[in-house]
Amino acid sequence: MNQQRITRHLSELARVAEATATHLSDEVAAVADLTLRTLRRGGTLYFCGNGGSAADSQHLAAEYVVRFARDRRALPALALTVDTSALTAAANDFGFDEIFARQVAALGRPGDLLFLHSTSGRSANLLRAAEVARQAGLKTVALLARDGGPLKERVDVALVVPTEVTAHAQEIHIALGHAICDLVDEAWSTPAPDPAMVAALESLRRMEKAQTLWYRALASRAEDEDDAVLSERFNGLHADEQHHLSRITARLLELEVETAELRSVAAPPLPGDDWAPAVREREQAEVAAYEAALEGPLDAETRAVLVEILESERHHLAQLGGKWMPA
Ligand SMILES: O=C(CO)[C@@H](O)[C@H](O)[C@H](O)[C@H](O)COP(=O)(O)O
Ligand SMILES: [Zn+2]
Repeated sequence: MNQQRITRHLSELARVAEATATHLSDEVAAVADLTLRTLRRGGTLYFCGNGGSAADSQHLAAEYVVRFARDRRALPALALTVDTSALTAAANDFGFDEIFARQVAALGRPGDLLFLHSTSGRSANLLRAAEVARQAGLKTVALLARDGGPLKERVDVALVVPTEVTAHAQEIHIALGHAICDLVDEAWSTPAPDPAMVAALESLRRMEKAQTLWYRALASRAEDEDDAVLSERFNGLHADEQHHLSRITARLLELEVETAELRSVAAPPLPGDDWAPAVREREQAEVAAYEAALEGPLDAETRAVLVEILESERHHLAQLGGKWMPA
């Protein structure tokens, strides 16, 4: 009899776990991604919940601060369920609904991430915490169940576990918390790219951005002057430089590096009608910049990208024309 109840509990948990894997894996991966991006940018993870979910909050924060399955650097995470002085003062002075919201207001910074665990999605203190987090510029993720409750609508991402049973919701929440930790750990065990390489790539991006603006301005000037041949030539160069910029940007994104804003890069001054020496000079500078970058520390894939771009830049220099990029 007893065994039957136990088996039924576990079988039902397995069924909920299967359904969660089927329906929520993509969202969970997206949350792991968001968690990783938050940490890489220097953000902090916060966790909150009531009862069993308070325990989940502490449990998961500890995985980040200490470790999950592998050694890696200490990561900033805090459960908002642990400071009895803050919790009792907030409850006593402002009301129980404020116990997490007050701490979010005190500690949360834009770019931080708040996890809210709730089996009902109806706990007033979590609804308030989500509201204050949003006002303070934090991202919010809720781990929920049933219909998700009103909390579902008040967070950036809601992971709604398909079960009506509180215990199973909590059991799956902790499993999802572990799965997210595991993905973060794995990403963290691949070494961060060399900062010197990242700086070199960012400097090449700025140079390419200036080139794209310059050639676009030259192409439109040629169009204004009804010189179709010349405008085609500058458009070809513009297309190549744009492609170079995209490839370097894509490489940085592959390396999970936040790329720098290029809005401040201005178009260099345009040459007079005798444009060829100016184009040659700038292309020469590009060739030299890529050659210098290839002398620096690069991983093999980044090197391969820069070698291809350098080849295209050498064509630009020799031909003063574009469309030399391998597809
Ligand atoms: O652990 C359990 C039930 O398994 C309880 O302590 C449970 O967490 C508490 O009733 C919470 O207050 C429920 O809050 P919520 O999940 O509805 O937000
Ligand atoms: Zn070029």
